[in-house]
Amino acid sequence: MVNDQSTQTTHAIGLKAKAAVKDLSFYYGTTKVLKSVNLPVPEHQVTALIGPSGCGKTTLLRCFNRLHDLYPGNRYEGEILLDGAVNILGRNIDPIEVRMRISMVFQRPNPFPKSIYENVAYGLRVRGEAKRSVVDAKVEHALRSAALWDEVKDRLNELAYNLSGGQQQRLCIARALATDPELILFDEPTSALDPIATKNIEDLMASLKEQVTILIVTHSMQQAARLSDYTAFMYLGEMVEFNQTQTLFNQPQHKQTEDYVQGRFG
Ligand SMILES: Nc1ncnc2c1ncn2[C@@H]1O[C@H](COP(=O)(O)OP(=O)(O)OP(=O)(O)O)[C@@H](O)[C@H]1O
Repeated sequence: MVNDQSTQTTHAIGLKAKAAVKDLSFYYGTTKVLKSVNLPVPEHQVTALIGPSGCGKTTLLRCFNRLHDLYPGNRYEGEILLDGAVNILGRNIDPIEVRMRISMVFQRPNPFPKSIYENVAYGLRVRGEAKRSVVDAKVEHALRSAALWDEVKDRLNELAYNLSGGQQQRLCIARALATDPELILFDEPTSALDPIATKNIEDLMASLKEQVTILIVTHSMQQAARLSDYTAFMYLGEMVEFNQTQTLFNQPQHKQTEDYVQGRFG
């Protein structure tokens, strides 16, 4: 359906695309679920992916950090360019390195069965960072950025499972931040949380975009409208429309987008 006009939209308002999806198709085995998708992800902005159940939002999100590589039979066509240069789907690119630059926070908090400290230090250890003072500093910085430090600084050696659901999700965000990623992917990060924990995570995302670029899948149009700068509407594996969030909700260019944002289907 649409478009490289999406790329032009961001260029028109002078924002750099941190990542750009170019003619991306994706297959689970022989089933094609993404169809020539194009999408810019503007740097230091929050971009929301919305659309009815099964339209391919999570599938698209998972392409960004090569999660589909973990299962045989999955196939990508097209490119996702990081900083306009590196195609992260390229065969010569190491998925582990991609996941250091592009980290992910999942729907349900999924801390490892380790201490609070070791959860955050995990990616640093994978990267080979052994110096205690460096790991300490990065763990503290990540926990502060995730607005969790004050709540956990005296219990860093406790098991992460002792934290509340909202705290566990902020811990997962701290874990995602610890390796200094450039882009963080959020897959419905608040769907398992109560309203107060949801608000904490939304406030956190608004503050995080100074350091990182954010791409979030959400089922909630209200959430997309509250916290994203840009929104992309998908339908049946196609990218129907991408625009500034206010424009997409108030002046959609496509009938399908209008019907969806007005709650006529989905
Ligand atoms: N592992 C898989 N193997 C085969 N098909 C899959 C797999 N995962 C998802 N699909 C199919 O791919 C399509 C897109 O699914 P996806 O989960 O990306 O949609 P979604 O928009 O994120 O949906 P939801 O909002 O319900 O989470 C659906 O038809 C789904 O059934």
